[in-house]
Amino acid sequence: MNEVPPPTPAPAPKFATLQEALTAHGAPLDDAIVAALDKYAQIVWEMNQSLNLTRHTDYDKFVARDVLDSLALAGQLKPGDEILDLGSGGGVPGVIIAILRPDVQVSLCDSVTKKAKALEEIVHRAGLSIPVYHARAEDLLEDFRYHAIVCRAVAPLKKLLTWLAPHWASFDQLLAIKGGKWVEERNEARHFGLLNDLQLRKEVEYTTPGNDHPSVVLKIWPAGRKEP
Ligand SMILES: C[S@@+](CC[C@H](N)C(=O)[O-])C[C@H]1O[C@@H](n2cnc3c(N)ncnc32)[C@H](O)[C@@H]1O
Repeated sequence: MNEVPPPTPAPAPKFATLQEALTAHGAPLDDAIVAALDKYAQIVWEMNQSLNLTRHTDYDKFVARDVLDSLALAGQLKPGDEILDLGSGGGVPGVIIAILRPDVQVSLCDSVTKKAKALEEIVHRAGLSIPVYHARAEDLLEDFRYHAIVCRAVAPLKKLLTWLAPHWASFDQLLAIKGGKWVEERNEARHFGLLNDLQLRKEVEYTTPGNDHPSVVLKIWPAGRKEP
């Protein structure tokens, strides 16, 4: 009878601590912030065993995929800003921004019940005070006003701008994290006239490990208004 080979052990994680991973990625942070981010990551990883919230399972990927994007967005916010994370999923970028920038008031929303419930649990277990709405962002904008809508990996610009078009009175700017295809997305939105009355500027460009193309933070605001 053939012998069954023993299972290959999982490779050891690249970094033993979150601070080590942050430092290796050029983004060391204060110990209190690192502790809060670590708590969030542990909660998401634990909940991920039964829910599909993230595909990362170690500090290296958490920093490379989620923290670097959230830091890029967080750098665009002013003290006191009230922001809505459109389509938070497992809490990126909203929960991470709330930890990085306690001077900013973050709200989260997700249109899918399972995701909104998971977000409520994450926020509760992480000891954070962040409103979570089980709703489409467009519907929330009927009742609430924000300085900025932030979002990552929710929809192409054409879709986002179509959803948000009737609601510009309810927010000052859209700050969207986009990957290498952002120029195509912008051109498509332009082609459909969705940028006719808006200004769009690439505010930040940065590279993340494992991605051939840089990521960007796009800032979009109404053309007739003072730049936020
Ligand atoms: C691919 S996930 C991305 C989650 C997270 N932003 C991230 O980057 O990891 C997109 C999420 O947006 C939610 N979503 C899509 N359209 C939405 C809308 N109009 N309002 C609120 N949530 C929405 C989906 O339910 C899903 O959880």
